[in-house]
Parts: sequence; structure tokens; C-alpha cells
Amino acid sequence: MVFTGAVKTFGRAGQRVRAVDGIGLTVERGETVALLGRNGAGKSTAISLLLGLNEPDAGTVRVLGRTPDQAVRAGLVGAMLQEGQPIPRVTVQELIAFVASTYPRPMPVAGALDLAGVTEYANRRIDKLSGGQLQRVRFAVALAGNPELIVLDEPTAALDVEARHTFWDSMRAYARRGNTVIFSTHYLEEADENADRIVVVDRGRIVADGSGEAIKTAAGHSQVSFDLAGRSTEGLELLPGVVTFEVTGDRAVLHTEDSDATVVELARLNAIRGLQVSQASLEAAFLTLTAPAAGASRPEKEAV
Ligand SMILES: Nc1ncnc2c1ncn2[C@@H]1O[C@H](COP(=O)(O)OP(=O)(O)OP(=O)(O)O)[C@@H](O)[C@H]1O
Repeated sequence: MVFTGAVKTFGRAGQRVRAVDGIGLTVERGETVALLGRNGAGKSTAISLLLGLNEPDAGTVRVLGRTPDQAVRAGLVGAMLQEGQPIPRVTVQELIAFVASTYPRPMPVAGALDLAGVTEYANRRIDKLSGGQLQRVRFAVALAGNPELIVLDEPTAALDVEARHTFWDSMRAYARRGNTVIFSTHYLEEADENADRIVVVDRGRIVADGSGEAIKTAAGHSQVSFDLAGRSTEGLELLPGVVTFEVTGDRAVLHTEDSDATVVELARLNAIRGLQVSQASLEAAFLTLTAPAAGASRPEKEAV
């Protein structure tokens, strides 16, 4: 899956929104990638380009070596979108069998039911299911065509914690078969726990791309705090790794890119009274990356 300089603009002249503003992204076969961003960051628009539901104004999108439209028609792509589809009054089994019959190389119906974790209510009517059960049926619908790539737009937005866990277990089972998964989310933990790679989107652009660990290292600063015990604060910003610091009363808080190096130097200076280190969080990194004037990075990789 390759986005090359993709741009999608909405609205009339004077009120244009560049929902996707020059995205370049390559996803390898077998990867699970989270598109992480705030409301309105451009995730759904990027997904709509990926599924051929919208055409880019500039740039290109290729999926499994084809146009998105061709890839979807060939049954290579399954999708779960945010918009609620009308709920049919048929059983789960009937719905999945019908959807599977519309694809050239479908998954066996029992396999799709099993993978999505809906076998136990296969004979229940769809309009009688709970929200969590319904979401898993929607996942079974996305799997029915036996796609190589599945695209999920905020798949767990309406689910409670338990339903979320069950959902992600199913998704990971699908990914373990060597399939590719691209999902959008605002939940940092969800991206960190379920994706091999997190692509942070902000104002239509990619502002970070890497593992949760790599993003924390690149953008999240650890904090090292200690009691000044009457010392001067002069030169604190020159300590190894330190980016900024603040002082409250007699306590200094250093924001550092390399907490080990900062601590070693503080120890050498014998400034270790009340020393505390708190590691960078993904949340802090996310907030840094989506703050105004964030930078961009995106490695090139083999395409799906
Ligand atoms: N059909 C449309 N017409 C006009 N503007 C749109 C349209 N679709 C999206 N936008 C605008 O494009 C921007 C990106 O929206 P998009 O839905 O892609 O963001 P998102 O990251 O998916 O947000 P959310 O997490 O809230 O779903 C927003 O400013 C949105 O208002």
C-alpha cells in the first residue's frame, strides 16, 4: 500500500480544508499499522482514499499494485468504516454467507465467523445483537471476502474495555496469518498494544512514523527531578540530554532526551538528593508531535 504525495481538499474556495495534505506512506505486507491522530486530523479521509471512496486531488494511492478501486473489486481489501450501515433482519450466518457469495475467493463462512468470534451467535438475528456483538459481526463482514488487507476506521470507538480486548484478539489472529491491517484510532494505548507501527497524523500530514518505543524516544522527554539543596540552577540546561528545566521551590525538574546521561552527570556532581526519574510516555510524545510546528519523518519501505 503506497501513498505518494496524496492530497485531498474539501470545501469551496476561501474555505478549503486540506484534509490530507501531502501524505507519503508505504505499508509492507503483513504489517499492522495504526493511524493515530486527534479528531479531524485526516485519518478517515486517508482511509477513504485507500478504499477508493474518494479520489486524491494530487498524488497517487496504490493498493497491492493496483488502484484502490481495482483492489477492492478484486476482493483484496476488507473494510470496517465508521458510518453505521442499516442493520438487516437476517441471522449472522445468513449475512456472512451472502457477503461471501459476492466475492471471487471468499473465506469459508465458518472460518470468517470463527475468526471474528461470532460463531456462538451465528443463528441470532443481527438486529437483536448488542453493540459489541454487532461490531464483531461487522468485522466478520470485512473478513468474508478473504481480503489480504483490512482497513478499520476507529473500530472500537463504541466498545467497552472487555469488548475491545476481544475485538483486538480477533484482529491479531487475522494479522498472524500474514495479512496487513491498517486501523485508525485516537487511543494511544490501543495503537501501542495492537500495532507494529504507529503513524501519527496531524492536520493532514504525517508527523511521526515508527514503533511506540521509537516515537517515545523521538518526541517524549523523560523527567529527572532532584532537590537543589541550596545549589544554583545555573548551567542545568547544559547537562547531557537536558532540553528544558523548571524549578519549583527547592526542586528542579529537568526534561531530558537521555535520562541515563543526565542522571550519570548529576551523580558525578553529587546532586542526587530526592532524585526521581519518570520515563517518557507515549501520550507526552503524541502531544509534542501534534503541537504546532511539529516535524515529519517517514521511512520508505517495500510496498504491499
Ligand atoms: N466530506 C467532507 N466535506 C468537508 N470537509 C470534510 C469532509 N470530510 C472531512 N472533512 C474535513 O477534513 C478534515 C479531516 O477530517 P477526517 O474525518 O479525515 O479526520 P479524522 O482524523 O478521521 O477525524 P475523527 O477522528 O474525528 O474521525 C476535518 O477538518 C473535516 O472537517
